[in-house]
Amino acid sequence: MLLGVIADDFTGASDIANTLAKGGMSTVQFSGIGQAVPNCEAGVVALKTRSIAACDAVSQSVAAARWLLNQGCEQIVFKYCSTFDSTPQGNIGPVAEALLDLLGTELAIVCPAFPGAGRRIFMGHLFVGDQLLSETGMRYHPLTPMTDPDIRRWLAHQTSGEVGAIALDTVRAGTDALRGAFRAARDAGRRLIVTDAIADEDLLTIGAAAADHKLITGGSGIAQGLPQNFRAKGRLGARPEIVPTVEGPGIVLCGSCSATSQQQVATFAASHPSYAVDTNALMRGDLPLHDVAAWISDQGRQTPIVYSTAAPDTIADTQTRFGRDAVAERIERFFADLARHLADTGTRRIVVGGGETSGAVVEALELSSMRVGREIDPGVPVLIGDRNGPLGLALKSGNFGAPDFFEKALHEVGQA
Ligand SMILES: Nc1ncnc2c1ncn2[C@@H]1O[C@H](COP(=O)(O)OP(=O)(O)OP(=O)(O)O)[C@@H](O)[C@H]1O
Ligand SMILES: O=C(O)[C@@H](O)C(=O)CO
Repeated sequence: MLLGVIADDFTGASDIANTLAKGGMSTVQFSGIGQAVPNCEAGVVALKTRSIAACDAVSQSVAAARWLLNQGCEQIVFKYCSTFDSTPQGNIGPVAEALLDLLGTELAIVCPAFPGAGRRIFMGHLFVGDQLLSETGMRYHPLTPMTDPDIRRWLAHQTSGEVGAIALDTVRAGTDALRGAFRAARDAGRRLIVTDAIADEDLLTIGAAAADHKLITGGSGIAQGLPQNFRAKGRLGARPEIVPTVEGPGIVLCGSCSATSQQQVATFAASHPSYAVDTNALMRGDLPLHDVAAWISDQGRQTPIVYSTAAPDTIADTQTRFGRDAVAERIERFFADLARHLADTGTRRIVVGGGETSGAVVEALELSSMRVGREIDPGVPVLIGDRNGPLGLALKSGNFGAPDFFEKALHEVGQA
């Protein structure tokens, strides 16, 4: 293993695994600290740390970094969301600082940019499409409302040291100028450097300039330039994995309620059997899993979707009645139990919508590692795990994917 990634959620892990695989590295996604596998140049450890207390996120992330270093990794990437999901008391700063200490290095880039998904950083401010982050729906996020688009200021709330910044014109001045700017920031005692990037070319320049950085932090975009650093040194050469074909029944499970997921659910449900989970019945204990499993089995050869996706007022109503965390935990457990039951009774292709939902499903399936196949839509690859034989998955971040994503994903997973 040459490059190790610590990702703060499961869909984010498959997002950056996709970038590295596309860059030509033989890539494996691990669910937490895994067991080493052969033929792996980039190892991505998926954690479920995005919304937990900083001290817990630090200890899990440091343990993951230690494991990756033991596998031989020469560079560590800390992957968080391209919308910098965190609170002022959040854990991105503390985890980044703890990793700097562990790696005995002085400086790390902070760059959540992912231009392919519309996330760009200019003058330290994060944009989604043509809007500042704080003017998008992210300001209403239930756990991590992003009310300030200035990443320098947001990060400063989370760190003890002074946050540095490198503007786009320095990035555009080229690799040598950027290296000089990193040195100057380091000499000024700044450890975390918010670095502008608005296009893939910027991320390639940053990747080249950071070839010898032991720690890099960012979204999946920051990984675009990294495989080339290893290739240039003649370090890449793992033989392409022979990925088994995945054949058999499929299912779509969606626990994401984002606007993008709502549209994707509606598109898929227009031509497939669909089952809307009655979350109030689930909370009351009136929705036995075997009823849902029996309904799925009644659909015969058609591929159904089971979803809890709902509009904000419906969600708010259920949360008021039963409590936000209790509802989230119960729905995640429902999808996790259903996925395990289906995988043990013949289902071979599972497409999941939502990061938390994906984490719960993958953990329930006990897939300690998954090979990364080709890209379905930006940021979402095919994953192949093993449970009773090859199992094909796609884990979709709430905001990712085209309206026909679910149909496309079932097809691509089957073509693995
Ligand atoms: N109808 C519902 N009412 C209340 N909570 C729900 C409902 N449906 C799903 N949830 C919960 O909302 C959360 C959705 O989070 P998840 O991470 O899966 O999706 P997302 O936030 O859209 O995706 P991402 O994190 O990738 O952006 C889960 O904890 C899920 O259990
Ligand atoms: O960076 C992103 O936007 C995604 O990989 C993600 O982490 C969403 O949960």
